[in-house]
Amino acid sequence: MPPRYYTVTWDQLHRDSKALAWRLSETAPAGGWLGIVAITRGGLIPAGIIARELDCRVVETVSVITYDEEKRGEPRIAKSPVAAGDGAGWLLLDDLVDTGTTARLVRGLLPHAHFATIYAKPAGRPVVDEFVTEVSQDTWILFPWDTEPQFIAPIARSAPVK
Ligand SMILES: O=P(O)(O)OC[C@H]1O[C@H](OP(=O)(O)OP(=O)(O)O)[C@H](O)[C@@H]1O
Ligand SMILES: Nc1nc2[nH]cnc2c(=O)[nH]1
Ligand SMILES: [Mg+2]
Repeated sequence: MPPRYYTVTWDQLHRDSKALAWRLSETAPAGGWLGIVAITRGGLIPAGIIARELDCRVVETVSVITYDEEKRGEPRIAKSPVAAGDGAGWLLLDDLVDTGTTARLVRGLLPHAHFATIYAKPAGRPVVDEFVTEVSQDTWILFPWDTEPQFIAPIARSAPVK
């Protein structure tokens, strides 16, 4: 079976990131989040949008390599966070949680961070504290940076439907 795709546009990603920012503004500790840790690379764009909304100037990164395109490999940490301690008071952000492999690895580094993603699949859902939209496990999310507009033939020129 070919994978089912869920295509996310820049506009939708911006809206969904802002929806998450609204929630995170309500769950922030007194005095606000100490900073954001973005899980590179997918977490970088949502982290930039959310940092702007929450007026958060401190943005850290943790780099995990898990996938080569749609193929999952053994996850490894290519760069650890430097300033986030055990994560207490910090916001940990990624674009999505799928199997939860990446999330579990990073949780091990920052056990007290508040972990949020924009999208979640059922297997990874329990590993994060919050997310905006759930998609089914057999769906592959296509982000705007994964795609580009291209020519599609008019319906009249495609094969007749029987
Ligand atoms: O829950 P999991 O099964 O671990 O999958 C989720 C992770 O997979 C993607 O990252 P990817 O490893 O493709 O790297 P990238 O963010 O650098 O594109 C996505 O950005 C998440 O970080
Ligand atoms: N772009 C993208 N990367 C992923 N990594 C793990 N699952 C996904 C997914 O659904 N979409
Ligand atoms: Mg990622």
